[in-house]
Order: sequence, then C-alpha cells, then structure tokens
Amino acid sequence: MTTLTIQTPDDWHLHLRDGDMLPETVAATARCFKRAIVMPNLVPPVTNAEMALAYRQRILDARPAGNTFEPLVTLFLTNSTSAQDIIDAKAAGIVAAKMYPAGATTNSDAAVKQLETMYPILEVMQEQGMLLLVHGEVTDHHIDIFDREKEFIDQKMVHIVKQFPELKVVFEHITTADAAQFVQAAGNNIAATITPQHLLLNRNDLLVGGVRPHNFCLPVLKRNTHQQALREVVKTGSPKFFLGTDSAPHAKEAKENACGCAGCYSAWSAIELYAHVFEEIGALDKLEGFASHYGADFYGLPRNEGTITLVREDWTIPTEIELPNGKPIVPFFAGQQVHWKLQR
Ligand SMILES: NC(=O)N[C@@H](CC(=O)O)C(=O)O
Ligand SMILES: [Zn+2]
Ligand SMILES: [Zn+2]
Repeated sequence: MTTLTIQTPDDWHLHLRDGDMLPETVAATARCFKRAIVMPNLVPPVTNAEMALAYRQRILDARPAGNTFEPLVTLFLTNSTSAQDIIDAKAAGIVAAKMYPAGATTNSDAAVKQLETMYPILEVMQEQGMLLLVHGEVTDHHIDIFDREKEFIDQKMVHIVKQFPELKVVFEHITTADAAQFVQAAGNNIAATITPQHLLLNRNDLLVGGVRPHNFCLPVLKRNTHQQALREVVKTGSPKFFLGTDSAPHAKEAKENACGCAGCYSAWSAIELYAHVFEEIGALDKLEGFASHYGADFYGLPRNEGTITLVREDWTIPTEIELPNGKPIVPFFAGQQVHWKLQR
C-alpha cells in the first residue's frame, strides 16, 4: 500500500496551552484534525463556561487563515465546581469535563482532592449528558508510579462506573493491560483514548542507555507487556478505543531539566505516527475507525466530512521547532524516521 485515505480524523485528547504557544500548537493539530477535545489544565485552570468560551475564542483566533479547525474546550473539575457550573457549561455547548486527581500531572494542583466528594457533580453530569474525562492515576505517595493506573481502577474507577451507569466516561491515555481489560469489560458508556507514545514505546525507551526526557509523559510508559496489550486492543478494532494524542508541549529547557516536565509534543507527526504503528502491527485497515469514527460516535457527534490522505514516504521528524517567542521545543520522536506522511 502506498497511499491511505481516511475520513478526516479528530483528536480526542489534546493540550494546546495558551498565549504565544497557540499559533504553533493550533496549526500543528489543524493541519489534519478537524476537531480536538482541548484539555483545560491551563494556569489558572478553565473552571467555568465563561473561561472556556474565552479560551475557545483565543484558539479560533490562532488558526491559520482559512482553516476550519474546531476546538471542543472542556471544563476542569475542582472541589469548588458547582452543579450550576455544569449546567451553564452544558448550555454553552461544552460537551465534557475533565477530572484530574490533585497533583497527578501538569498543572493539576487545583484539581479534585477527595474524588468521592464529587459524586453530586457527577450525578449532574450524568443528568446533563456531559462526558467525564479522567486522568486515571492515584497520587498516594506510597503507591509506586508504575502501579498508579491499576490502583486507580481498583480504588476509584470501578465505583464510578457502578454508581453512574448512564455517565459517559473516557478513561484518558490508558497505558496498561489492566485499563484495556477494564474498558473492554465495562458497559458501552466507557471508552478510552490511546496515545501514539504508549503504542510505540515502553519504559525501556525511557530509561535504557540514558534517561530520555522527551519520552517522559504521564501516565509514565509501562513495561513492554502493557505496550503489547494496547497494540492488541487497537488491532481488534473495538470502538471503545480511539485516538487521543495527549500532545503536551513543554519548552525544551523544561524537559531537559533536573526535574523535567511530563508530556510529549506529538502534534507535529501524530497521525503519521499512528499510521506507522498501525502498519507495524498489521492493522492499517483499523486506523480509520480509531482515528475518525469511534471518538465522534462515542461523543454523540457527527463524523467529519472530507478525507485526508497519507502517503507511504519516509521522512525525519525535525530535532527542534522554534516557537513564535523564539524558544525551542523538541517534538516527540525528534530525529527519527516515520514511514507515513500527510499529503498536503
Ligand atoms: N500527559 C502528560 O504527561 N502531560 C500533560 C498532562 C496530562 O495529560 O496528564 C500536560 O499537560 O503536560
Ligand atoms: Zn493526563
Ligand atoms: Zn493530557
């Protein structure tokens, strides 16, 4: 196969950041994705409809001329989120709210401390038909970082799912066989996003031969058996698993640091990297469902019109990209070859 045409895809988990980052990040995603679920972990976080709509407008203003990319902004849940916040957000066209356990990841200090105290809010979300997006890791100091996703399933996720049978939940950026099995076994109101890095890499790629800060993201890369399980699950073509890049840029100096930030900036090559890995596992025929159908179907949104075409052509991801403010940023998979390229 030398070309691959699929219906226009969407990215169901994305960090665009804000301010002078937007011209770079919006253009990178808008080159091939029609829509994206945009994460609300700004500083300060996007906690109400007014902030979300203002953020949406800043993203729209940063689009390249003539581009029709549609950001789907989300609400950041905190212990102060009220039922009215959810009702107002829903009325403003916001389709989902994000739950981070406090301290779990980048800019999540303001997030939810005692998850169970949020149950009245989840109740309202269920009523309103607003999706719950979850960063599924516990943050207890005594829990090993490699076990935090599994522990979250056992401690939290099973109860949420039981308590709110009508609530649509997206288990974001899953990294383990445990999460894949959990989602598969759960009802049709539970789905998951999977990133390119968790399909392409395992923890050896983070630590063998020296620490690779640009492969560091959260949840952290797991052992190869978990990577294998994620590959198997996308290969089945199950509609419960769909594309969410978790593209999460940090300045080069913040990644190459004694205390480096978590996040891989994959937007530059995301669709190509998925094609690369789907080809590797012999599942190119499953890419379209994963990238362009299942997410929209799960969110209850129409599938996109139009198509994109990928060409089988080797190219090398740049080692650095310069931000509009002159600061360098290192894209995910920098300096490495990818076998597919978006036709422009
Ligand atoms: N995935 C990451 O490693 N980082 C994300 C936050 C997140 O999605 O957890 C970020 O905003 O930098
Ligand atoms: Zn996360
Ligand atoms: Zn994320």
